[in-house]
Formats: sequence, structure tokens, C-alpha cells
Amino acid sequence: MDALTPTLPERIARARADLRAGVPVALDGWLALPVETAPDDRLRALAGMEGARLVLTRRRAEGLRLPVYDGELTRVAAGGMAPAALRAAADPSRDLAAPLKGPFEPVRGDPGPAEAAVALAKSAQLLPAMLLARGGAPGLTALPAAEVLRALRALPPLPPVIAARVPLALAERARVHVHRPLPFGPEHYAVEIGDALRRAGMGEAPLVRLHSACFTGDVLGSLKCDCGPQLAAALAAMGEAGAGVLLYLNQEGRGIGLANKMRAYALQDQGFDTVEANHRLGFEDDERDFRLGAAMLRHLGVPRVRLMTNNPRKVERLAAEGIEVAERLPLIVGANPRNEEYLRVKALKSGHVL
Ligand SMILES: Nc1nc2c(ncn2[C@@H]2O[C@H](COP(=O)(O)OP(=O)(O)OP(=O)(O)O)[C@@H](O)[C@H]2O)c(=O)[nH]1
Ligand SMILES: [Zn+2]
Repeated sequence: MDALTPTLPERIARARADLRAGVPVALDGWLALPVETAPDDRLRALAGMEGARLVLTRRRAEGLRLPVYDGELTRVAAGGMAPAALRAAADPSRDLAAPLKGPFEPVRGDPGPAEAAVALAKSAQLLPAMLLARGGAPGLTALPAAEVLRALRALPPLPPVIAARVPLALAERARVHVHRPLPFGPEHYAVEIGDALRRAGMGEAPLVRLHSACFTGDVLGSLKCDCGPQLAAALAAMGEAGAGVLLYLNQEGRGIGLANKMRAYALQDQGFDTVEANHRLGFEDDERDFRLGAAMLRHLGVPRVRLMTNNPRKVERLAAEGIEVAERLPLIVGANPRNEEYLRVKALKSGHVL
């Protein structure tokens, strides 16, 4: 392969853009099309092709009361299925409007590229519902399914691009570092407070916060969660200590993206809790990859941390990646009557320590 030929990770980046644009991707002789973004005529065309099937996650299948799955996926025959029926099966925020779905006929046997197709949809932050059929078309991004799965599980290189001083109201001596995943993906930010990096170099364990993006909480001041107050309290504590590192990971909505988080909120308005809503959409309750945080800490030269979190999974994930968590500091702020239930469910179902 020469230097001008796109590598597999580069072709995967291109495939993610294709899927968001509603363009199918070719996987091992199959076409894979996301139900969420595909235009109706394209869904109809694929549903008319040989072997047409709808691939959903087990989570979504459970929501549809479809007790047919192999492993984490469900495949149902989709030959001739109308676009509206496909969309209703894919998108539970339509469950109230379109309560009657099916009957569905399970597809068994060789799963083909089903798993890679769903993994690509998730990595494009689309609903994990893919229409598959045998065939090809000119001009499509073509990928080998098994290698796609391996590549999507791997941690991308996350080099720092640039850093500059940004004095903050809560911590005047602050620098913002931008880290950019290669070849392509959302950038993540490290906010360095005071002389945290110098002190880390001398063996001290600085205050560290792994914060996941929450547009509604961080920017709008939403009362549905505790993100905004946690962000402010972490920065204030670091400012006071004169040192700290806040990693701002662009994993909105626990990794499902803002559109899906709003779908989850719509389901929560119908009575589902934060975990159930994720499952109903076809996602796991937490789709974040905390290895990103560890990679950024390694780049910054911070091997030991005092981690501000109530989430034991963050401690475990960092430790598994070789970052020593010298201490876990609880970060309990921002409780209010509107997020009482949300915090209770996180403690009950996601193991958060209150
Ligand atoms: N899918 C989904 N995401 C949510 C919901 N409420 C908040 N979030 C997201 O949850 C994440 C909260 O992140 P953090 O505060 O870093 O993590 P945490 O797991 O609560 O752990 P600690 O705050 O460290 O104790 C953000 O990405 C929010 O956008 C929800 O109801 N559904
Ligand atoms: Zn939030």
C-alpha cells in the first residue's frame, strides 16, 4: 500500500460520514444502511434486495418484546418492509405514535457483517438499527467487517494539537489543551490548572476530573442532571488547590450523542428512567470509552491522580489503563428536586456512590 491510499481507520472515518449522510457502506458483499438517516427511496430499494434484514441490538429487541437474539444482536426479515415500519422498529421515541409493530420473522444462520454494521452505526452516534441486504453499488466505501470490528475496539492515537492560556473565573491559572483523535473523531480537551503538570512530574498526584460533555447541563444549566454543578465544583476545587487537570471528554449523553440523549429524554418524559431509556433506544446504559482519559493523562505526563468522581467504573477503567488512582474524592453537588430520581437511579443501577 502506498502513502496515498487511505488506511483502514481512514476508510472507517469516511464510512461514518457516509452513514450520517444516509449513504450505505459495503461490508463483505453486503450493503449496510442506517434506518435513521437513509431516505425512504433508499430504504425501499434495499428492502427489495436479496436477503434484506433489519439488524437491531438485543436491548432494542427486548423493548419490542422480540425474544429472538443471538448474542447482543437481533436480525429480522425485512424483505419488502415499508420505510415507516422500519423507522418505527428502529426508533422507540415513536413507540407511542406507532405502538403496533411486527410480526417479525427472525433470521438465523451466518450473521454476516451484522455486528460490524451496528458497531459502525454506534460509532457514528446513530440509532443502532441497520438495514442489510446482499449486493453492491458503485462509489460506496467498502470495508472488511472483521477488521472494522477490531479497529473500532482499538483506542485511536490522541495526540495534543495545541495548548494556550485561558484564565477562568473559577481558576485563573488555566491552560486548555486540545487533543485530536487520529485519523478523525471528536476532539477532547484537557484543562490544566496551575502547575499541575510540573507537580505531577515530581510525583505528586494532582486533582483530576474526567468530565463527559453535557450540553444541557454544562451550557444550559439543566436541572435534569448534576453535570453543570460538578463541572464548576471541580474547577473551583482545582483553582483553590492551585493545581488540577479537568479532562473534558466529548462523549455527550454517555457516548450516544446529543440527538440520542434527547430521544432518551423524550422517553423519560414517558416514564422510563435514564437506564431504561438508553436500553429502549438500543444502547447500553453507558457507551463511553474512558480509555480516552487515560491516554490524555499519559500524553500530559500524569501517571497518578486524585480522581474526583462518584463513579467506581471511572476508577477501574483508569487503573486498568495503568493510571494510578491514589485517592477517589466524592463530588456530590447539584442535587435538586428535578434530578433526585436520576441520581437515585444512577446509584441503584449504575453503581454510583452517593
Ligand atoms: N444517555 C443519557 N446521558 C445522560 C443523561 N443524563 C446525563 N447524561 C450524560 O451523562 C454524562 C454524565 O457524565 P459524568 O458526570 O462525567 O459521569 P458520571 O458517570 O455521572 O460520574 P461522576 O459524575 O464522575 O460521578 C454526560 O455525558 C451527560 O451528557 C441521560 O438521562 N441519558
Ligand atoms: Zn448532564
